[in-house]
Amino acid sequence: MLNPSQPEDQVLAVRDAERRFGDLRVFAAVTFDVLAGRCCAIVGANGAGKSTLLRCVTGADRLDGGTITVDGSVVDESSPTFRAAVASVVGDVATFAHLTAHEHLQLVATAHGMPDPYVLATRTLSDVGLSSAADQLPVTLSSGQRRRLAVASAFVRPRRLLVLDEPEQHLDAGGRAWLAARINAEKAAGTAVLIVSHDPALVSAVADDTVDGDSWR
Ligand SMILES: Nc1ncnc2c1ncn2[C@@H]1O[C@H](COP(=O)(O)OP(=O)(O)OP(=O)(O)O)[C@@H](O)[C@H]1O
Repeated sequence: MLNPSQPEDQVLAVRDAERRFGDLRVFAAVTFDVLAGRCCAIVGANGAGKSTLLRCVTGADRLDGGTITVDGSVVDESSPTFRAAVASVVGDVATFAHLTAHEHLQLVATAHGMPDPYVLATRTLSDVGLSSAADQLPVTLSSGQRRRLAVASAFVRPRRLLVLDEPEQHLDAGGRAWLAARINAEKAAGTAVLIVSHDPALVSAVADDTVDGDSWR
C-alpha cells in the first residue's frame, strides 16, 4: 500500500540518511528520490561515502539515522519483496568457480523464478557481448569480461531498482558506451537506476539527477 504522500512513480526514497563509523561521520542529512525510469548518479571524491550509502540502500549496511525506502517499504534484506525489487552490482559479485558464465546466469535466473532461464542467460550474454565466453569459467575471463558478467547478473532477474557501484570499472571505451546504452535501456523499461561513478562521460550520458557526495560532511 502506497503512502498517500508518496508519488506513484517513486521507487527509492532516501530521507535524512546518516552513517557513522566511530567518530567518523561518513554522511548526514542525505535526502533524495529516484523515480521509475530515471537515473540518479552519486558523484564525489574517494572516501566521500558513496559506496557506504549504496550498501545501506541494498541492505548490506544500516543507517544510524534517517530512512531509506523502496516502493514505500523500509530496506529489509530478509524480505522477499525487497530482494525481488533491488538488483545490485556492488563490490565483487560472487560466482561459483566451477560454473561457466552461462551456468552462472542460469542459476541466478532460476533462483529468482524467471521463466526460461536457459534462453534468458543466452540472450543476456549476447546483450553484454559475452556470447563467445559463455562456456568459460570465471577464472578464465578478463577483468572487463568479469565486469560484464557481474552487470549481466542484474539483468537476468526481476528489478524495480538497479544499483550499480562504479560499473565502468575495467571496461574499455566500447564497454563504457555499451554500459551507457544498457542503462538507458533500463530506464526506458521503467527501472529506477542508482549509480556511483567516477566517469563524467557515463554520468552525463545516463543521469537525470546527480547527488554530490562531497557536500555530505
Ligand atoms: N566498515 C567500515 N568501518 C570503518 N570505516 C569505514 C567502513 N566502511 C567505510 N568506512 C570509511 O567510510 C568512508 C567512506 O567510504 P566509502 O567506501 O563509502 O567511500 P566512497 O565514496 O565509496 O569512496 P571511493 O570513491 O574511493 O570508492 C571512508 O573514510 C572509509 O574508510
